[in-house]
Amino acid sequence: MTRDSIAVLGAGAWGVALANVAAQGRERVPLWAHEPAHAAALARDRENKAHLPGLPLAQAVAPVSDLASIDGAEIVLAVVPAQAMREVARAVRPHLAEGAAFVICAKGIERDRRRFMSEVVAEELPQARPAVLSGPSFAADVCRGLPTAVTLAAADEPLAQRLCEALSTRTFRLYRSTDLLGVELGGAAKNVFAIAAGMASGRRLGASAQAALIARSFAELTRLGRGLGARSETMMGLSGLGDLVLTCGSAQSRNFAFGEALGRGASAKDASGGKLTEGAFTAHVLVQMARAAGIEMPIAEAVDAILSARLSVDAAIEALLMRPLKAEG
Ligand SMILES: NC(=O)C1=CN([C@@H]2O[C@H](COP(=O)(O)OP(=O)(O)OC[C@H]3O[C@@H](n4cnc5c(N)ncnc54)[C@H](OP(=O)(O)O)[C@@H]3O)[C@@H](O)[C@H]2O)C=CC1
Ligand SMILES: O=C(CO)COP(=O)(O)O
Repeated sequence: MTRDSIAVLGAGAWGVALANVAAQGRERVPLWAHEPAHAAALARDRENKAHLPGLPLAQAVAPVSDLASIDGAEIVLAVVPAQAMREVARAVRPHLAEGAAFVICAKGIERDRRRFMSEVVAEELPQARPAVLSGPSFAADVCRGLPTAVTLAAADEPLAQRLCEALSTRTFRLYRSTDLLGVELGGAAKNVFAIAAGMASGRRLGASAQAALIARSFAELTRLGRGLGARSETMMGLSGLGDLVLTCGSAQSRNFAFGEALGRGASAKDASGGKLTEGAFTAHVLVQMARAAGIEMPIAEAVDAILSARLSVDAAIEALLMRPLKAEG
């Protein structure tokens, strides 16, 4: 049986990890980098020294910088930062085959136009069949072949099944879903909550506070999910609770580490250490979406207020603790 051809857009940590997954059982997987110099360095070094040092590219991965290299791919994995998704999708339009699967692997919400990634793709790539891959998965773990399970959602269930079959390996296990919105919402929101969890850690609030923060973040996620029409099973699954627990509980997460640095007193400008922290871009738009839907998200609101310098970390903690007592839910 011939396997679906796969191309990967975005050659950062997650793009490399997914290209390595796709390379299993395939002869060639184009990995597109937007900077020709970056593609050349990847081809020379056979690793991404900046984002995933020490973890080599699989032999079948072919770094490229021209989008024509993805012509004819049956499955395209879009692994660029969320705020770059529209620009990349627009550039890809002349190269994407009619009916090709376009799998969104970024975790974020478009800040300027307040759009989910699937909406961006629907607007820019009408010929694509959109899907979302999301769940608890650090790129380095996947590259090392450690066991990982994520969710793959497409509105069309047979497509979701086909994509799960095309991408699953012995150690990278995909579960299918048709709840596209629920899956992308979990991936985008957990980054914001991970910043809050990191701040609590940086302020040394203790393990009990960490657990409370995760549970209350999950309550916010499920409230918003319900309000926007996502399924509760999705919120309970890998892309919801699973990724929330991973990202809020590990300094390996860039979002958590960013929050931790803020909690220790670093400025928002310095805290990321130059790394991509999607939650910092998503916090404000997430809060705007929640407000528009009449849904309370005090933890996400606190992160947004801190990032926009309207509140200090200590004042935010105080405000969260002093909220009126209420029934759990
Ligand atoms: N790392 C992980 O473990 C996981 C990441 N994700 C998600 O995947 C997405 C990508 O993250 P990740 O790969 O880790 O991030 P990295 O910072 O490792 O890489 C981002 C890549 O995108 C490139 N890039 C930046 N701007 C553009 C642009 N305008 N057009 C095209 N490419 C661009 C960067 O190139 P350059 O360096 O040249 O600027 C870089 O190669 C994020 O949404 C993240 O949340 C999801 C699951 C796991
Ligand atoms: O999405 C991730 C794990 O599932 C990676 O998280 P960070 O972007 O916070 O590193």
